[in-house]
Amino acid sequence: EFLPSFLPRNRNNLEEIDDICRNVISDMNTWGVCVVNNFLGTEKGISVLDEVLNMYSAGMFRDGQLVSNKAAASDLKTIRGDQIAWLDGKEKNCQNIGMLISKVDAIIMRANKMYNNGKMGDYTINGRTKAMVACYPGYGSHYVKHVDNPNQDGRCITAIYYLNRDWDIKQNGGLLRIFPEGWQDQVADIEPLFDRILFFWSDRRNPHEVQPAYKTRYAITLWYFDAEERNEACRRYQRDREINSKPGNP
Ligand SMILES: Cc1cc(NC(=O)CCC(=O)O)nc(C)c1Br
Ligand SMILES: [Fe+3]
Repeated sequence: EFLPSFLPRNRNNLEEIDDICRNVISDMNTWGVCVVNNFLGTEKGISVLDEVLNMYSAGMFRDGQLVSNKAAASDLKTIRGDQIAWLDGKEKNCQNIGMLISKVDAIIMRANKMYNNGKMGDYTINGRTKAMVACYPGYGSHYVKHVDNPNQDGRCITAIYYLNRDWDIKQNGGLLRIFPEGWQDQVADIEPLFDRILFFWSDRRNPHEVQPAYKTRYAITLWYFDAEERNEACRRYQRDREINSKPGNP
C-alpha cells in the first residue's frame, strides 16, 4: 500500500528515477540536502499547480500557525503564516497531486533500496505522512526558524515540491534558508521555484526558515518515516497516554 499504486511503466522513466535516486543518495549523504529541478516537467507541474489553485479557491485550506509580522508588531496585527491542507492524493480532483506523491515515493523507496542494501543514511523508510499543501498568502508572511523533527518523532526525510511560476526572489521574497549543521556558517538558500523538489534530513541537522513572501507561495511537503524511530515514538506516545490517564494524574 505504501509503494505508489502505479510505477512509471516505460523504461526511460525508470532510468530517470534511477538517475534522480543517485543524485538524492549522494547529495543527502554528502550535504544532508538535495535539490532536483524540473522534477515533473512543465506540463505535469502545471497540472499539479492547477489542482492546488482549485483547492485554494474551493476554500480547502485551513489557517496554519499564527505569525506576528514584526514590521507591524506596533499594531499587534498577527498575520496568517502558512495556510495548509492535508491530502493523501487519492481525493477526487487531485489525481495529478497523487501522481507527484507516487513519483516522490518511488524515488525514496528506490533510493532506500539502492543505497547500502535498504538503508538510506542509517534509515529504513517504511511510510510517510500525508501530503501537506501549504500556501503563504504573501503579504510578508514568513515561517520562523525551526527544526521539523527535533525530538525523534520518526520523521527522517522532508521532501518539499515547489509550484511557484515566474518567481523573482528579489521582488517576491519567500526564500527558504537552511542552516545545515556542520556547514560552519554557510547556509543553503533555496528559491521556491516551480517544479523544483528539495530533500533534507528532518532532524536537528537542518534548522530552516522561510523569509517573508510578498507573492502567494505554494509548496507540497511529504515527511518520510524511519521504521525504528517511528515505532519507538509511537510506543513512547502510548506510554505517556497510559501514564497520564492513570487515576490521580490530572
Ligand atoms: C506546518 C509546517 C510547515 C513547515 N514548513 C517549512 O518549514 C517551510 C518550508 C518551505 O515552504 O520552504 N515546517 C514545519 C516543521 C511545519 Br510543522
Ligand atoms: Fe519546516
